[in-house]
Amino acid sequence: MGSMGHGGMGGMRADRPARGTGRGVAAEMTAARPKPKLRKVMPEVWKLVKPRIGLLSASFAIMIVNRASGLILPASARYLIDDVMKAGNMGLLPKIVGAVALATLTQAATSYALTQLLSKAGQRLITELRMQVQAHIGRLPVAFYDENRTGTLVARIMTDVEGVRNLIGTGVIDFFGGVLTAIFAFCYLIHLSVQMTLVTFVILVVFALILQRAFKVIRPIFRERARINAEVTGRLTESLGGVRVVKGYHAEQVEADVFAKGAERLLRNVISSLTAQSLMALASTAVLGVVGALIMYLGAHQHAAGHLTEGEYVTYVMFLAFMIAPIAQLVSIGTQLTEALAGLDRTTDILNEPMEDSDPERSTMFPKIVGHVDFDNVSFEYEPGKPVLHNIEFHSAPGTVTALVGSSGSGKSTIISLICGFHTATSGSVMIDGIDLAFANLGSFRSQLGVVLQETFLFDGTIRENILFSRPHSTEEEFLTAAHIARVDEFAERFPDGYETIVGERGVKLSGGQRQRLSIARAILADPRILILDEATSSLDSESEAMIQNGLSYLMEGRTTFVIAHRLSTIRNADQILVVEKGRIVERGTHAELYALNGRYSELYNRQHGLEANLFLAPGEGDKIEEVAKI
Ligand SMILES: Nc1ncnc2c1ncn2[C@@H]1O[C@H](COP(=O)(O)OP(=O)(O)OP(=O)(O)O)[C@@H](O)[C@H]1O
Repeated sequence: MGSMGHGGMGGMRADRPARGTGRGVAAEMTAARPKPKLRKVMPEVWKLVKPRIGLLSASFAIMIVNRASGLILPASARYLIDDVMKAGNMGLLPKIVGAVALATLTQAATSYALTQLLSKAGQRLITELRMQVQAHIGRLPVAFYDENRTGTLVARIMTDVEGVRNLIGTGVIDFFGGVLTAIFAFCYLIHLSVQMTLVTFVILVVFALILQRAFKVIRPIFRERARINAEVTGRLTESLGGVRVVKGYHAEQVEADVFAKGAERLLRNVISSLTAQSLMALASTAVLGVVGALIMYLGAHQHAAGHLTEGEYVTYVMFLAFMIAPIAQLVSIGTQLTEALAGLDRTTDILNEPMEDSDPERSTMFPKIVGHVDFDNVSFEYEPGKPVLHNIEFHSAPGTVTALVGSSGSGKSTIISLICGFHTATSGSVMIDGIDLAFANLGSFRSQLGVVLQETFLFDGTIRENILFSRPHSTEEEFLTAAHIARVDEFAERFPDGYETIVGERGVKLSGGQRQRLSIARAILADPRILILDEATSSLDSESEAMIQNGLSYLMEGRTTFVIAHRLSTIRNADQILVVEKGRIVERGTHAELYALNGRYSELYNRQHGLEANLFLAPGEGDKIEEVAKI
């Protein structure tokens, strides 16, 4: 139905693939990815680490103190048992107790310092990166949005970035800390008993190899889980957002079935990983049991042979735990780090997507626009080989109204997209005041462009915020004037909170006419030089209609306006009407000229005239109304 109403301009045809930037990333982003290539990610990691090198070095030093002080307690057990308890050297006791107490306090203090330093730095990093990724995504071309689902992009900004914390935060320090403790402990174990250590070591190495294999199985399951999750969440968001359509078609059951399938896929995924995880837990317990039993056996023999004192045995067992724990931890930290690298890899891909204005060719800045718009033999294709517009030629003079009419899918929205610079002509050029839009800085152009769509895009915020959105720094007077001209004041001032009334999901629901008045106020405030209007295909009652017309007439005054027109009044008053069919302009002129031609335009016009008082609908849409009328 509506030409550009589906989810605002950015979301125009989000369901269809588009030409241009973003294609490669889109395909890759949804697929489960292989391990990130270290060579590619490392420079990115370095970029994150470099500004924090001081902090990381300090944390590293603190971590060494922390781990070393953790070893004092098990090391002193040997002296407590052998020298104090057995040999009765009570003079040593205060020293041991003092050393243990001091070491434990040091350990506590350094742990606290580490968390304070690193966790906070990690969180700060996430915030910075999130802001960076969001700002970047916001500046990517519309074609990128055509190719990527909103849910996936949200995941890129919120979830992927979260994982990166592990690279800077405690993850990496824990990793090195674990390695260090294990090496420390291993040396001490060798020092106590070479035989026992070698036996345990062989068992542990074999176990680690098995674990590594198990992780190879589990990791893809985890990756797949993230993918399923994004898909299910994406669909869920869409079906909740489109609840009116779902209910209108009584499709609740269809949606429930789609969701059930997704939820079950998720369940199967979780169950398969749970099986693997519990098998791993079983194996670890079994291995620990075997190692424990072996150590007892060997320890008793060595004690009997006079190679090992009781104290040394106890210390040995404690140190063994100190070696095994970090190894087990390493495995999980390793997974976290891999995930973090994969996340960073995806984040980097997005940050490498060229922004709309980053092309060095887009250097021409627009001065104040006068309002000449020319299509110079413009052809356009979204997908290579499938042309949508053919040799479009027209000129719109400053301050005039150009109405686009034609049947559904004929290319009206595409022409508008080209005027907005959302897409670039495949051949020919779109000129604004003689500047080719393909070489222009889009920021300088769009700051002078205004759009009023039939599906008004309202944020979850106050009426004031929604109007000021186009020019946040306007004065109160400018704001009130715009609200008055668009006749927003008439309804806004009736709410107890006036312009501070929250509209949208959390607040007051506005009628279709009120929403349109709000978006007209927004456009008036923006004071654009070029204006795009997408007229509603549904008729409003005559009172709302009149109010909107007043605001629109003011808004169109003196600006070059393009209307995807549905109101007969707009079409009759337009300076030029372009009749678009199958991507070509088949007729052009004023209403009187075109009507006299007795061609396509008059056919469309006559067909609708008797049907609806002031609506000019595409043939398909008109048919629907006729059918309804018959019922
Ligand atoms: N992002 C896209 N990717 C691929 N093809 C597209 C895309 N957007 C539109 N098209 C195709 O381009 C053609 C013109 O579409 P366009 O939206 O410009 O028509 P329209 O005249 O505005 O139609 P309507 O009045 O129904 O909104 C259609 O055949 C459509 O399928």
